[in-house]
Amino acid sequence: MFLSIDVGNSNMVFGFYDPEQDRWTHQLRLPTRGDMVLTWLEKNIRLYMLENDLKASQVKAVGISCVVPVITKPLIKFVEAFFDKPVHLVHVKSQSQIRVNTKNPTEIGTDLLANAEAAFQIYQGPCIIVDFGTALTFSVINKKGELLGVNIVPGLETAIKSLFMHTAKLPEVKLELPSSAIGKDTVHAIQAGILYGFAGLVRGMLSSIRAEIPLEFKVIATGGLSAILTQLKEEFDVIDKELTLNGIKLIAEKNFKNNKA
Ligand SMILES: Nc1ncnc2c1ncn2[C@@H]1O[C@H](COP(=O)(O)OP(=O)(O)O)[C@@H](O)[C@H]1O
Ligand SMILES: CC(C)(COP(=O)(O)O)[C@@H](O)C(=O)NCCC(=O)O
Ligand SMILES: [K+]
Repeated sequence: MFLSIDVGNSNMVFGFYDPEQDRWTHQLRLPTRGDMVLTWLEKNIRLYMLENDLKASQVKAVGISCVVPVITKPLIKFVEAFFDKPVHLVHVKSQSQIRVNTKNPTEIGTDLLANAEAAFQIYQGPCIIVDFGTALTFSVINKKGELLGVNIVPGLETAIKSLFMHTAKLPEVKLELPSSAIGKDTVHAIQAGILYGFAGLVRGMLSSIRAEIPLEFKVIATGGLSAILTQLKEEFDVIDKELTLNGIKLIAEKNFKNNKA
């Protein structure tokens, strides 16, 4: 089995890939905490593996993407001790099919690198990846596999939390699509604003990107909230929630192979 670990700002996902079944058979999702205690992590992983009849010895290699720097080192240390297998941390210098063509390539989130690698290898050709995580990001890749740039917007939950935190009277609402765009009470007003508003934002961003670069882009949506905006179905060629896990695996495997040779 291959283990991909995707540490985002809201969740850490531990994806177990079985090469015989050619799929991610198990995914453990834990909340991301900057003050994470390693004994807590170990307890959760042990329990999950026990419940799912997974053994540490079945994991042959590990790939990690982490966009929360305080977690990176302790996580690698833990994974190395727990699995005792090769570990690759995705970084901008990892060998991959993607070339980052931006001003400061080292700034780029490694989850976005992983997304780009998976999208380019699996779906091929020019693509735009829309990742609905804590942040909502758009990554633009041309047909040569150059990552031309990224847009970053607050994610849907982040926008809802931000309204709640920065106002006296607005409640924290559930992410549910109301039946009409015009809000009839405060909760409805926020839900309509976020869900109809973000659908417009995504359409607008895609159209601005296409206006700047008129390529036949495939649009790939990913991230925890990628299926929430049901109005956007037509805009996406595919919703692939495993894109980041796949990208981490593809990059890690390429780097293990080339380092052995
Ligand atoms: N399987 C899921 N079902 C419903 N909501 C989810 C799921 N996974 C994540 N979410 C929600 O989607 C948001 C973004 O999550 P995620 O894509 O994991 O973000 P990040 O990568 O930034 O940690 C979070 O608010 C999270 O609670
Ligand atoms: C843009 C992100 C915050 C997205 O993280 P996520 O929503 O997956 O938690 C992350 O990729 C990041 O910290 N990037 C660094 C800045 C950049 O990519 O340019
Ligand atoms: K992510």
